[in-house]
Amino acid sequence: MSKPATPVAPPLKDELDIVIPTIRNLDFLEMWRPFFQQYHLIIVQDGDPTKTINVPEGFDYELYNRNDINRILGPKASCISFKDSACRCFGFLVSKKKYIFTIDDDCFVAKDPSGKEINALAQHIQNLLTPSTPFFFNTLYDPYRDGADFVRGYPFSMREGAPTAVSHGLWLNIPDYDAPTQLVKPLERNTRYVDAVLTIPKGTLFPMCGMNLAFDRELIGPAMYFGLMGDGQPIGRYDDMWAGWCTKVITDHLGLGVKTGLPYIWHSKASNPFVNLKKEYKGIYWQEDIIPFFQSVTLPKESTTVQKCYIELSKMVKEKLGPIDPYFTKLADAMVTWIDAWEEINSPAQSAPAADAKKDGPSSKKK
Ligand SMILES: O=c1ccn([C@@H]2O[C@H](COP(=O)(O)OP(=O)(O)O[C@H]3O[C@@H](CO)[C@H](O)[C@H]3O)[C@@H](O)[C@H]2O)c(=O)[nH]1
Ligand SMILES: [Mn+2]
Repeated sequence: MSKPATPVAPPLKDELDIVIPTIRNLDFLEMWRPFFQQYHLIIVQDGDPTKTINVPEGFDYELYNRNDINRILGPKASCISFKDSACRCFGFLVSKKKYIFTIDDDCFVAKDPSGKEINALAQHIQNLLTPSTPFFFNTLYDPYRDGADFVRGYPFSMREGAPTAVSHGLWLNIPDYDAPTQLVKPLERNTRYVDAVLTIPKGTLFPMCGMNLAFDRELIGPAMYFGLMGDGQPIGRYDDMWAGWCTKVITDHLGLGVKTGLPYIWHSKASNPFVNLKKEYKGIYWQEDIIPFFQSVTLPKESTTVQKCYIELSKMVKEKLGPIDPYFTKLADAMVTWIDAWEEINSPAQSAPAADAKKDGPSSKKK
């Protein structure tokens, strides 16, 4: 069985959008300019829509604030979080590209051990364009990488691998720790550069962080709903986790792969652990029930699309997690609203109201 050669990843500049949630000016883009300038940016401005967000010159972008979200989605805007980075999923909704890369505005270009600047976007593209190995673990890590291969005993019938849906990157400097860990280890910095990309095995969940993440929007986009957080919600900093758990059970069901590891970014800002604790604390004990729920999920074989899987999942969330707290009933409903919004914005015969609203486009853009 011939193994696909490791392609030199093409830039995909017309097939990928970069989605940035922000409450700040986007000066961080200056450091990314060599890697990002040829790509279209979708900036989701959170918080006060009257605030002006400065985007450095020379970038091609569209910027949406809360007024735009409300105008475009109408009542369905209720599923998009406000005053939380979860708002980024609006960018996933309105993009028209096959691939998405999302990054936080306090994430900068990191250097590998040789001192070379890491083109995180190119590595994500490489991860997404090469297969995953969710069904049988390759002990020499990514077999599709130059200088590596499948090891002895790896079934040849499985060496084609599976399509890769998600590429989960990591962080040097400030690691993505929860608040209790941040409080106990305030000075800990991640200095360990591990030169590896791993497929997360089928049947295994993982804590997906949204700050350095890429995915194939056509393969898994509708599952990338960053759950209801922020203003008016009892929980925060679990938006990306929720999306990751929903995504993983669906990629497992559909035979798709999720990778984690390279690329690294340099995470520069430690958010306030006390503020984070207030956001996270319910999640810290709720997740002791949430994880067994996701581990028990079996999706019907008739669920052959991400949308169908997601709707089935929302029913299970309402039934199994609803008794824990009314929040999960609200979240299950928001999951359905998200899919309705996805269909409205992305279906070929876009409904009139959405088409009109979209026609007005974002608050600001630069071509
Ligand atoms: O209300 C808000 C707050 C922030 N943003 C934007 O979202 C990202 C992340 O903001 P920040 O870096 O301040 O948050 P972190 O504590 O580092 O957490 C992020 O990292 C992950 C969890 O560890 C997850 O991605 C985030 O929770 C920035 O771009 C802010 O500008 C916002 O849109 N709304
Ligand atoms: Mn941050």
